[in-house]
Amino acid sequence: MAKKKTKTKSSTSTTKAEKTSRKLRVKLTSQQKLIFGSLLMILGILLFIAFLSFFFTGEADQSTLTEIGSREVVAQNWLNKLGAWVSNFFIMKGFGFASFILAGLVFLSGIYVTLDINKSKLRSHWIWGTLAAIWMSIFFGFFAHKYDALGGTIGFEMNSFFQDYIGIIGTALLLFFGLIIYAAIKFNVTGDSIVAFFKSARKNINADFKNDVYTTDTYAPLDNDLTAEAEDIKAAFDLKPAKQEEDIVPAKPKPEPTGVTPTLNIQVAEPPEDEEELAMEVEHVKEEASESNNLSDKLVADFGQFDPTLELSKYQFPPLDLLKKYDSEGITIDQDELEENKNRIVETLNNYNIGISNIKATIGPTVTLYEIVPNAGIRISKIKNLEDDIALSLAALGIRIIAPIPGKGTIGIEVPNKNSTIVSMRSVIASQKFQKSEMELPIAFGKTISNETMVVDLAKMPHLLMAGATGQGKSVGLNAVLTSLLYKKHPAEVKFVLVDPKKVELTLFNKIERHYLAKLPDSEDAIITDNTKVINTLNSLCIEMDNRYEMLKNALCRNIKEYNDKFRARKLNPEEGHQFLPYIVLVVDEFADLIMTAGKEVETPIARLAQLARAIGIHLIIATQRPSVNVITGIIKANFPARLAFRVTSKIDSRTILDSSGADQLIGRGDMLFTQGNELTRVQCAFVDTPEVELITEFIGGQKAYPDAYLLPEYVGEENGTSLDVDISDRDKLFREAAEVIVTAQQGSASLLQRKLKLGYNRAGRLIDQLEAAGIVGQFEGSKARQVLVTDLVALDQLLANELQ
Ligand SMILES: Nc1ncnc2c1ncn2[C@@H]1O[C@H](COP(=O)(O)OP(=O)(O)OP(=O)(O)O)[C@@H](O)[C@H]1O
Repeated sequence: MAKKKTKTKSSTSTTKAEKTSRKLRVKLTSQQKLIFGSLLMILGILLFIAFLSFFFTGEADQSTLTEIGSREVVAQNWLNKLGAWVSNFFIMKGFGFASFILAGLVFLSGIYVTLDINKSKLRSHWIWGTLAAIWMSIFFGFFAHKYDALGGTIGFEMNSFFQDYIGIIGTALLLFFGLIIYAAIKFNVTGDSIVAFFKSARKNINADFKNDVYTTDTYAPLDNDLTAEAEDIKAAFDLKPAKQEEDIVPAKPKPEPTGVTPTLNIQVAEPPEDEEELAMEVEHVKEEASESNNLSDKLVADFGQFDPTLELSKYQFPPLDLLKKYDSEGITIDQDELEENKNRIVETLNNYNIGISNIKATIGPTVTLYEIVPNAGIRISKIKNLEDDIALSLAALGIRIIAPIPGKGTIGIEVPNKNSTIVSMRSVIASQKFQKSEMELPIAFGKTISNETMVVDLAKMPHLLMAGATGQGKSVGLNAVLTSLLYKKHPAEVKFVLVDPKKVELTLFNKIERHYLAKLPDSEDAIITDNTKVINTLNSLCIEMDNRYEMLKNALCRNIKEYNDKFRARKLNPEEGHQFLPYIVLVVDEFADLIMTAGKEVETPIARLAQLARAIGIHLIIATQRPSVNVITGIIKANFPARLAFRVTSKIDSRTILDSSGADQLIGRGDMLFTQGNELTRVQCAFVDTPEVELITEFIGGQKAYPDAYLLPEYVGEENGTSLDVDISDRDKLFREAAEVIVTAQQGSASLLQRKLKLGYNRAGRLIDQLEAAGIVGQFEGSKARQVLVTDLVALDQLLANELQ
């Protein structure tokens, strides 16, 4: 590769060489150049012979060195006394084996002078040659204790110098590094060029194989034509034997065996090969492009993408072992039961003159699905009407007929198993489907009838409505949802707002308050059990939603994912109020109770959130025992396409929640129907027991946490809003904190207060007015931030202390 490069450079610098030679011509005549040049060449050869001889005769000549002046003394060196002395000088006292490089350089100089070739290139050969000699002598110095002639005195001394300071390994690595520098600078070796080299080598081999097809006769005239030109090139540029030129030739003309003159073939073929090998050309282009890139790319290049999990970088996700394994897991097939049910189904249908051409069973954890294909000409509605009769003949609760099964062309009859198996949370969390899911908010609900783990994305739902009569598995379902998220999402990525009017269902999650929960700034507990606080929290979430929309608007993003991706790519400036936005999942248990006590005050913010919050990452999960129409109003229903129904007591309830019957025929204990707006799927909810949740929350709670729960913006209800009066006693209770924030940041803006103190816009605006009245910030200045009139916190303390006097 290096050789080729030298050649290309030579050809491109022909004009330069001509100019130089013209300059030289002034000083030396052609004869003088020949004489001087050949002298150098001979000198080079003599040095080579002397050096070579030294390795055979050097030892014997050691004694003669002291008497070198005496004519009688005969040295063994092939160049006698002078040879012995010179070789001893260069090899023993100099560079050792690497002295051959010097001989080569002297010889090369002779050629350059004789042929009048570019002097600057010769200079570069000398510099690189000398460096190579030094490197080699240090390298050979390693073996000095055995063959001291290999490294010479220079190699030995430098080696022991390095070894004294950095040891053998250090010296070896230093040498290796030297080799890399040498290769990188001298031969322009880069990672890409190494790859390109191997590629082109492979190509050449392939080409050679193909060229075997061409007979040598075909190229005989070509070779002849070339000989003269190859000789010229060789003479003018370097020492490459003509044979090498010829070696390249047969490989190249292959694509155009006719039509183009052979000479052209070589010249056309050569440059692309060089270009391919010099892959750094491409790299230059890349570098130029990166220079023109913007600040965010530079930041990403320097620091990598923003990592929201960095603050709790040591956070460990709960291990699977915290979840219980159940003995009754795994589906057992009871052949008798299957056969019995099949016979009864066939019999019952036969009683009503419904013939079956085919029947197939799929055994699920709690229910077995019998798929039947009725004989031609049978009305589907006829089978559907026999639901109760089949239930009667099978003597089983919870029979559901799906006629037809969407997309299958069969009729399904779901019959509960006599012995249902528990679907453990462990099995669904451990499933590949969940573990490998790339969803934003993955939830592993349980297992479908075909025993597949059901994993859905809450972010896509985008809200979930859960209903079910008491004791049918709602709380377990909520725990399964929360557990799924805890197993998959880092505390920086998701926050929960938990509303639990029953006060006991979600208390366990208190332990993860500072990791995963969000709360109002002034509230003690993160889990909301008080109905009046729920109103504040929901309104606060509405403020958070508005704030987030404002941030998304400023960032020109359409949803939280785009926004966070942009923030990760450092395209959004935190100084301008941008921050990584975690998803917020609002879980409301016993929604009916809430509606009964707070009515419209709760319904309005819930409806607002349900309508608008999907894009900014706030998702609602609402659970209720009574899915009556006054609880789940039309506006709420319309915004909750994803519904989950546990067993309910009446068909009407089932219709309220699912818009169809079916939930009343479930068998309870986590048996549920799920819909995302289209067909219903029967799922056995994963079972996660209270002790398991306790272990998980303890595990998470025991780890390093954020200083506080995620603070939601403060919502001040109408009745307790702060007055605009600037009287000291009427000041907002966050006045002092706000003043400190403003003075520390030296930036008088309401949005700063909004961000730092998690306030709504109105309250932050009022605080700014009060700060202006207190003389802490200056007047409103349009789009510019207000001037801060207090220089530091000490001055602020003084100012506020003076006010009180
Ligand atoms: N997925 C399930 N697998 C097995 N058993 C379950 C499952 N879900 C619930 N159960 C059983 O049903 C019982 C009641 O469940 P859960 O407490 O979730 O009911 P609920 O609907 O929340 O009742 P309530 O509304 O009164 O709080 C559980 O103690 C458990 O024994």
